Order: sequence, then C-alpha cells, then structure tokens
Amino acid sequence: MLTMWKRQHPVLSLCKSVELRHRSTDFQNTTRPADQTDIKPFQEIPGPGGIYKWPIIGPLLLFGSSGDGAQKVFDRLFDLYGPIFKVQLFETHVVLSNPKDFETVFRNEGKSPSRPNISIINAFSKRQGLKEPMINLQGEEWYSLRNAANKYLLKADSALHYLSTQNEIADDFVKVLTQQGTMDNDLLFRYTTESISVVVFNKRLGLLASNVSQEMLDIFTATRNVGELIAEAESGKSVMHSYFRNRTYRDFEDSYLKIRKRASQDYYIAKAEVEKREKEGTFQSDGRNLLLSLIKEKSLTDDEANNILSSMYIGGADSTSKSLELLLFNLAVNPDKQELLRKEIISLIGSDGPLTASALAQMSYLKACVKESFRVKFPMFAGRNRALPNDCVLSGYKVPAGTNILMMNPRALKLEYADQQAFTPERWLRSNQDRKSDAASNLIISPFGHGPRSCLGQRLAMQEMYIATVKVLQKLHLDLDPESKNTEFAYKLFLEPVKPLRFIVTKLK
Ligand code: HEM
Repeated sequence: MLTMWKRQHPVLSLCKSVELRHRSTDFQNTTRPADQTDIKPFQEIPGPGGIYKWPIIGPLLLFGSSGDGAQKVFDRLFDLYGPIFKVQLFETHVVLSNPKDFETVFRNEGKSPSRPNISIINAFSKRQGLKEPMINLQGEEWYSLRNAANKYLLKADSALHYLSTQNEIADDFVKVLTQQGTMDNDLLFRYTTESISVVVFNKRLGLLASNVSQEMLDIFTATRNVGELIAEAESGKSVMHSYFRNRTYRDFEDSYLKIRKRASQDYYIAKAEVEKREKEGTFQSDGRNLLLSLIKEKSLTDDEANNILSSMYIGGADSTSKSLELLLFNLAVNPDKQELLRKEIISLIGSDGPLTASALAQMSYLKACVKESFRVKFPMFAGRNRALPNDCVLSGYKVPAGTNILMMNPRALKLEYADQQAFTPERWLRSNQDRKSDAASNLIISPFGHGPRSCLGQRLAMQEMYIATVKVLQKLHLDLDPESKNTEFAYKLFLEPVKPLRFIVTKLK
C-alpha cells in the first residue's frame, strides 16, 4: 500500500523520511496526565511535511492530485504514520483511529464541546450578517440553545410523538415505491424530508403526492442542493468558498436563503395561530410537539427558536436518507437477513399494521440490523471533530488545547473487526454471549457522535429508519439490479454509492 501510494502520489513519492511506524494493533493507553515526562511533544506527531504543510497548496496536493476520495487519502496516511498523524487542512488537524484516544477526547471535551464549524455555513452567516445556526455555534451561545432543544428532543419518548404521522408518511413512501417498482436516493430523500418537515414545520410538504406543488418542489430542490453543497465543501471539492463567492458558495447561498425564508414564514404562521388559540382558550400542547414547544419556550427568542429548527432541517434530511439507503442496501444484498427481519415484523404487526411504540420496543432484530448496517457501512466520514479546552495526551503525544482533532471511525472499525464487511446482525442480539458492549466499541460504532454535542436528531433519525424499513419489508421484497450489487461506496460527507443505486422491489405474495 505504501509503495503503491508513493508511486501514485507525485509529491509524496519524493519524501525520503516516510516510514511505516505503526502496526494497527499497537493501541496504547492514552489516559495519562499531560505533564508526564515520557510524553512526546506535539511537533513529533508524524505527518506529511514539506510542501504538504503549505497553506492551500498543501491540502490541494494531498487531496486533489490523487484523484481518490478523501477517505482513501486518509487511509494511506494511517498506513504510513499509524494511529495518530498531523495533516495541514488550512489549519493543522490531528487525525485519530484509536478508540482509546476517542475516549480520551470525549472525556476531556468539557461542558460545551467545541466542534469546528461547517465552513460554507460559516461563510454564509458572515456574508449575510446573520447569527450562525446552532450546528455551528460554540461556547455559552451554543449551550443555552442546545439545553432548550434537549428538553424536547432527547427524552426517551420524544420521537414517539411523531410515530403515527411518520407511519402515514412511510405508507405513502411504500405506495410510490410499489407503483414505481424501483427506488433511488431521490425517493428516499423525499421520505426523509417529508418526515423531518412534520417535526420542524409541524406540517407535511406533500413530497410523496402525485402532484407536488411547484413551491414545495422548489423547497425540496433547495434542501437537496444544500446537502450536496455542504458535502462538496466539506469533502474538499470546493476549497475557496471561504475566500470568495465561488460557484459552490453562490448555489449554496441561493438554496439556503430559500429554506431559511420558508422556515421563518412557517414559524411565524404557527406562532400567530398559537396566540389566536390561546386568546380563544382552545390552545393545548402536551410539550411533545417540537414547534409548538419552542414557540412557547420562555428561555428562547423567536430567532433562537428558528435557529434550532433550521439547524434540524439542514441536519436531518440528507443524513437520514443516506443512512437509510445503506441499510436497505445491506438488506437487499443479504436476502437471508432480510427474510429474518420480515418474519420479526410480520409476527409483531402483521402485513398491514402500523408500527406502534410497543411493537417497536420488541423489534430486537430490526435494531440489530440498523446497528450492524452502521458497523459495515459507517455513514459519516468525519463529523465528530473536536477542539479541546485543555491540553491532553493522545497516543503518547501532547496535543495542545484548541487543536482540531478528527476521529476517524471508518478506520477504527476496519482495525477492530476482521470481518468488517460481513453483515451479521446476530452479533448485536442480547442472546449473543460475545456481543461487544464496552465503551470503546460503542464509541466507534455510533454514527451520532457522543456526549453533550452529539446529534440532536438521533432519536428521530433512528425512528425514521425503523419505520421505513418495517413498512417496506411488510409489503415488498427488496433487491438490487445486478450492477448496483457491485457498486463501490465512497465518502463525500456521508457514505454514498459511487454510481446511483437502483433498488428493485416486488410485491410479496
Ligand atoms: C442517520 C442520520 C444522522 C446521522 C448519521 C447524524 C450524525 C450526526 C453527527 C455525527 C453529528 C455531530 C455529533 C458530534 O459532534 O458529536 C450530528 C450533529 C447534529 N445533527 Fe445529526 N445525524 C443524523 C440525523 C439527524 C437528524 C434527523 C437531525 C434533525 C432532526 C439531526 C440534527 C443534528 C443537529 C442539529 C446537529 C448539531 C448538534 C449540535 O451541534 O449541538 N441529525 N449529527
């Protein structure tokens, strides 16, 4: 691998000092205090040097010239340097693959963990003179918004409020799927956008209807564009958007403005309705409807409530459609597992019933399939980045406070599991004595990050994935056209098939 990359990579092949310093199993205990004498200084963390450290040119050479996805470049760097290395990506980043280091990072992240911002959203906020959305906020500002949102989103039953409406959405999704006989990511994206809209806008957009209004189609297209352009910016394809309004930036601005305008309009319409009903004495909210709760939340201004909602909208649609696509892919290429899951579903709710909270609680094979899908095809390449408030020790090196740290779960999973590509949900069943349940294993498998800054929509995301899978398998057999079965996957921001997948569905007898 090392020789291959040196041969392919025009500049690195000139570096004489490159050596394989690490074996993948060489995990060290990294929880020692930062003042111990055998701790190596930050400068000694290995990584590409010379021209690769130059601003702009360095990252362009590293990620631009190889022609490979960013993950392949990172994989080669891990092969070269071991479980920790430094790389210049505009700022210096420390990149990790050892789960013990992940634990150290999360243990030291503090009360308001700092996650470096999404640069294209940051550029937008600056140019428009707007406050950053919560997803990009830091410190106290982030903390107070997140605290308010947690009350409504991270309780064990917070997603269940939407279960019955989301069942209806999934029924519509399956109806379209049955009529079409095939499915691509566009249909999955419609399903997840519709599902998140009932949470954020408290209403359906009608994206699964046969006659979608032009207005809603525009919102849908803008939502897709925002997801794609964030991925383009974050995966290094657009590097200049922070410096000038390049094409990626202009397209992003156009789409994001449309979404913000729509979200704000719906918020104020809902607020006016709440006030009217309060005056009439007919307003009722049990505190489980997110939009109504945020409107009534005394600790938030309207702008802050809007901020949370728009962060959820942009965080929620693309991510879940991509993870759902990976899950359905795994079930389609593993028909025996698909059949076992179908048996569980039919035994609990039959072939027509809705997915109820009590049935969901009993669907252990479904949950095992989703977890296994995350393990086999980890959905997000980066995303769990941190900058720590204090110095810490990672893999024996001192890492100063404020350094950008990237935790690479796909690499950690590859090292942890010899059978990384084998889809075996049974490994997660409680009846399995060998089930891994230690903290490090849980950290590398969770696609939602960890700690106070973990994904705000994780309960909703899981619920949407569960409902869609249950509803599809209740009615349809899921397969892929032969070409799609061999498609490769690569990370943009999320893991995606290199060529669009074409699922083929047939009605069950
Ligand atoms: C399977 C789908 C999803 C995946 C894989 C995913 C993954 C993530 C990850 C890795 C983070 C960063 C966590 C960290 O820094 O520790 C995150 C943050 C976030 N996610 Fe998700 N997410 C998904 C679905 C959703 C949904 C459905 C929503 C909204 C309803 C959402 C809203 C957010 C928000 C608002 C944040 C920022 C939280 C903050 O900064 O406090 N996500 N997500």
